[in-house]
Amino acid sequence: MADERDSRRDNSYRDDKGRQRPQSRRDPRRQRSALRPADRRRAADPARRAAYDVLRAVDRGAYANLELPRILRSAGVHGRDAAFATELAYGTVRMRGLYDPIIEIAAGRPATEIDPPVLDTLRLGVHQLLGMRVASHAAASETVALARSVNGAGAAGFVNAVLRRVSERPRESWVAEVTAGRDRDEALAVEFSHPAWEVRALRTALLAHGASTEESVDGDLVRLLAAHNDPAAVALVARPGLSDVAELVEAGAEASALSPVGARLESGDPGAIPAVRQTRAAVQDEGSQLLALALAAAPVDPADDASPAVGAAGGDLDTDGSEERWLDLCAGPGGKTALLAALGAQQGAVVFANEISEHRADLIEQTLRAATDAGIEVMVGVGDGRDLGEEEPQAFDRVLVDAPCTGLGALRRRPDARWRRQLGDVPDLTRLQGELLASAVAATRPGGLIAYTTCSPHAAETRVVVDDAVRRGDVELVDARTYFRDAEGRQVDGLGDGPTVQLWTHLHGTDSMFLALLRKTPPTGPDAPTSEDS
Ligand SMILES: C[S@@+](CC[C@H](N)C(=O)[O-])C[C@H]1O[C@@H](n2cnc3c(N)ncnc32)[C@H](O)[C@@H]1O
Repeated sequence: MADERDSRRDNSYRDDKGRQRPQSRRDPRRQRSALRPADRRRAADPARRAAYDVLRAVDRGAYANLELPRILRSAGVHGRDAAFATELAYGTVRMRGLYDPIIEIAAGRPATEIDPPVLDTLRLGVHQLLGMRVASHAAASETVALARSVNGAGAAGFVNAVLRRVSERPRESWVAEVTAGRDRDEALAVEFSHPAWEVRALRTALLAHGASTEESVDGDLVRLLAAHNDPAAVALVARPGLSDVAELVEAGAEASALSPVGARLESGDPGAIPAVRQTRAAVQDEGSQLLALALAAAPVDPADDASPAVGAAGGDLDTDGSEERWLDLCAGPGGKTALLAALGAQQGAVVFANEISEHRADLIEQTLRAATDAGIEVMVGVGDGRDLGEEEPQAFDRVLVDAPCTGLGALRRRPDARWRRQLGDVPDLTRLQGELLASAVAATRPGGLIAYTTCSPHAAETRVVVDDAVRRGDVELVDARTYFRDAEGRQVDGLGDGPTVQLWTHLHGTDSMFLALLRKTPPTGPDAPTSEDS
């Protein structure tokens, strides 16, 4: 039967309510709405609107994990709706590196030529279609309703047309199309939604740390990238002497198999746990827990008169000389300081925390509230850690350098983290890391230990920085693997070739943290003290 619209002689047609509409409205090149009129008028659902607001804020430079709770609160979105908004917002931010090329094909124009607020709406729609278990018609109609309320009626038609095209094919078919013709790492970058330089750096890191061979690296890299897209359970630490794992289990968490002081919370708000609210426990990656435990557990050589850890400091940093002195050189916001303070209190050590940012130093004080209330004293100072070695030479028995880094090992935690760093950031960071480590070495007494750590496995930020420090002299590497003990007291598996340790998100379920343990060697040469001097 011929389409009756073809036989109309005038330049108009009637819509389904019988109203006259101009011909241009039914141009066959235009996509007809997949929606019933009732759907077209529907107001935006508050959870989707909240997710949209998060995306807009992230585009303006905000952090998704800080914006989301604020937006949910002010929109009054709770419970299952809040969980939906979280999955939608975080998943979309994470996966936009895959979604944008798909949108470009479906829209027939580059993403840069789409108005950014409309692009964000499209990304949300594509995530519902290809990344969540939302029925296609609901994903499309709800996203078009959102577009109408936030982007305007014209944009809503465009969003409807693009989403219709996206919904016509399954995810695998889109992935095959948008990765075709790209080199291996660029294809992985698109499929797993990472900047390509990060994929290349992670490939090099897997090889550099001995986690992969040339044969296994492709598969390992895929597992690592996929793990970054898999939201993590919340990891909790029970600060020793202030809380314990049993208290966290009682509150609904599951004891960690990896960290003797850790637990995992699969669902629920960690802030609702009294021990967390009171800072006796906290949210902390199990990798961070393990490396603080390792620094506390590794033996230092006994201090002798020729290598005291006291005397040089003076002022605020004086202790009575009977306790070990531990320094956290880059401490803000204090997660590791708090664990070290709790461990130090049990081992007769006093902890000093240094941080360059005043705001982050204030956060350290907040993190330490329960420790302070329990009488554990931590001295917090604000200053450039690069100066401390000169100001406090040989003043400490153990020094932690938790260096500012690209954060390439913590991409799973923060959905926007992968998009924040640039390849060009690496040289400045590695210079700073080298200077901080040199300062830490100067601040450590002979026989004392330095823990150099990053939440990045990038070879330039880890192996290269440490190799340079060893080459400069005054330190030797200790096999850090010995001190990585799981909840059963066994050495943790898969730590690499040693003597440094590299944890991996896809192997350990932690951030991909790096640790080098370095022992300060006694001075040698003509000025070195001899036994006759004492
Ligand atoms: C990786 S974060 C430390 C995280 C902390 N250890 C924790 O567990 O909560 C690195 C910190 O180093 C600080 N920082 C950056 N440059 C610094 C410098 N030159 N001296 C001291 N701290 C610095 C940053 O402000 C940031 O707080």
